[in-house]
Amino acid sequence: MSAVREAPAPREGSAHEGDAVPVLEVRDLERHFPASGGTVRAVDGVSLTIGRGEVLGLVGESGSGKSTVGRCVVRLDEPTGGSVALKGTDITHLSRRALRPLRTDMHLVFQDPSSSLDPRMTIGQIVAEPLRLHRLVPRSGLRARVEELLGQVGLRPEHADRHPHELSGGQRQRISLARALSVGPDLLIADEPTSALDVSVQASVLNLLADLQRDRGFGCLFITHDLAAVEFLADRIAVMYLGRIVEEAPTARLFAEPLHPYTQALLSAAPVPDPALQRTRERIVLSGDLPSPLAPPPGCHFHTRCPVAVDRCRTESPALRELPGGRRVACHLAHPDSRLSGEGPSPAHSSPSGGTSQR
Ligand SMILES: Nc1ncnc2c1ncn2[C@@H]1O[C@H](COP(=O)(O)OP(=O)(O)OP(=O)(O)O)[C@@H](O)[C@H]1O
Repeated sequence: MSAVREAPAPREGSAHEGDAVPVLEVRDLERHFPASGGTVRAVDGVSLTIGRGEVLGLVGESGSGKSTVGRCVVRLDEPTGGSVALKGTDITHLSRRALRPLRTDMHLVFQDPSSSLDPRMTIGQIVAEPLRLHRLVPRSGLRARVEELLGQVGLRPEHADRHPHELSGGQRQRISLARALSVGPDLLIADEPTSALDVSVQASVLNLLADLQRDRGFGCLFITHDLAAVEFLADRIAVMYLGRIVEEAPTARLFAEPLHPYTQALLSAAPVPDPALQRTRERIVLSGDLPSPLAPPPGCHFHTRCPVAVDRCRTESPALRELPGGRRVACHLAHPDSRLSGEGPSPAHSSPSGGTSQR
């Protein structure tokens, strides 16, 4: 997608500003799936924090474990290790019944709105459902509240009488957002909320999400492949590779100075709006596919595709190190303010056999 709005001003109350309890705190999260050939380590020790009113972008290749993190956070999937705390309450092992009152505090918006909207219900019923379930509005006030919510997502009152199939993809995603807003969540998990939409409507839905997030001040875990979208929306970005976070940094910092070779490759593939700048950009093309989470490479998971890997990377798993400026990186060789220094070829001159090539 193209840039759609000026970058939002830093939000008040974001984490690292001394705000009290984070809206989300995930510690050492694991989701391992038993499989015939062993164990799929879909999420393998992920820790992340989201402050009130803060947007954390979660990026990485398909299959890196992003959606599984989101599903574990809202307990649509059961973590096999670690913990999830919502506003300071550990919800990792809460029963369904004990979780119910907390369902107004967090909400998940899916990639494909069609799969989450019951085709037999009217839009009015769909938007009213959480209001009814959580008894947030008296029955007599439901219709007015639904129309108000529809207005807030750019739809008209008469949309309440239609069914999901009568709406466009963009309108259906607006309905998902209206449903999410209805409960006034402190945390929204948005899993690829625009990727199933036509490119022409992606920007408007993303703008809407950004405006709502800023007005309502909810924390947001924004899961996406779209680097332009995450740059636009997120305060901080965490990069996942094969079930682990390999780098995390404030958004501008990550784009200006990615430290992990995987982040560097990911960003080098993102289109730049300025064609002149685009021509000067070196594209780092990673060879090979993401290895299977059933048999992740030993040592650093990324070493099989890394252009600068050294022997140590093949045997020793790098810890996610804290760096100044709110950054974290899991690479033996990455240091802020200095180039990567491995034995391998530099990214600019490496060949496909060395793990990367340039275009
Ligand atoms: N229920 C499951 N059983 C077994 N393996 C699973 C299950 N759910 C996910 N996985 C595996 O876990 C890994 C991570 O999947 P996940 O969907 O979280 O990745 P992702 O980064 O969100 O990918 P995408 O961007 O394509 O949605 C994949 O290898 C996937 O095949």
